[in-house]
Amino acid sequence: MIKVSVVGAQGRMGSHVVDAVNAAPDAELALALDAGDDLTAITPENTDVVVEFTVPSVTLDNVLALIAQGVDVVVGTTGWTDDKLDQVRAALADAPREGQSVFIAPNFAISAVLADYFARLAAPYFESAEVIELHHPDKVDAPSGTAIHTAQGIGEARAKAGLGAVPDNTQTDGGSRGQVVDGVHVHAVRLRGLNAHEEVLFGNAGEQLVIRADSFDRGSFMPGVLLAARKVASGEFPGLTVGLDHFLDL
Ligand SMILES: NC(=O)C1=CN([C@@H]2O[C@H](COP(=O)(O)OP(=O)(O)OC[C@H]3O[C@@H](n4cnc5c(N)ncnc54)[C@H](O)[C@@H]3O)[C@@H](O)[C@H]2O)C=CC1
Ligand SMILES: O=C(O)C1=N[C@H](C(=O)O)C[C@H](O)C1
Repeated sequence: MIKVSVVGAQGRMGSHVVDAVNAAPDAELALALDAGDDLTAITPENTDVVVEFTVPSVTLDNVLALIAQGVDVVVGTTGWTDDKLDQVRAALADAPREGQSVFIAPNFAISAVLADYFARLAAPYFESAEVIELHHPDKVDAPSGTAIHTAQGIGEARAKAGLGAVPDNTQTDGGSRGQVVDGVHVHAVRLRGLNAHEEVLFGNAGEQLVIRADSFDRGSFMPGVLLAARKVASGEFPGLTVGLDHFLDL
């Protein structure tokens, strides 16, 4: 049995993770902690893997504390930058236990992971590319971590293919053209009734490709969370791994 502790356990995602762990045949819930609880209660004796779904402003500190306590961590919280990822790598290099793992996923839903993957494949073949993400209005960050990751992948694939800047003759912009991530415009919609959705638009003269992923329910993230917990607990992924695609045979 994999002993799983959940940090952010009272949140929208954390509470689903608690239910998913309780329902999994090969996992058992160790501790369920939220804001104000003492993270040092989590130890290698009571926990194999911590699943962390909190808020972007606290996740780095939580992950660094958990690494220092000798446990592996699966992180779904957004807000990760290259600098923060480097801090995690440095902490893992000094970790108390040999082969410790941290796994961070911008998105655990298979539809979103594949959309991100397909966007990277399509990117070299189109002159224009834009990302639109659409979410529930309780989300605190914009654009979504997934949209940033998708835009970064498109930007990298375009650069590798020798493509220049996307065509755009906008002369005035009050913000309507979105946030530019690695040369790709990213737009965020917040609408009651939505959960988590992403659309990637690619254009050439006379043609368009649209890649869209819709997560209608938070249950859609749970198979990915459990897969990540199992992979991390296997001990086969020491160090920092970013993205569920690393655990899929793509
Ligand atoms: N990777 C993925 O597939 C997904 C990622 N997310 C991300 O997960 C994060 C959480 O999303 P939601 O659950 O919707 O947010 P939420 O606001 O419902 O839950 C966050 C929880 O963290 C708790 N918290 C805040 N500070 C804490 C601390 N210092 N220690 C422990 N707990 C603390 C809050 O009290 C709350 O219960 C967001 O960054 C969101 O973008 C959300 C859905 C899927
Ligand atoms: O806050 C959410 O809900 C989600 N957050 C993640 C993100 O920012 O990409 C993943 C998913 O889109 C749901």
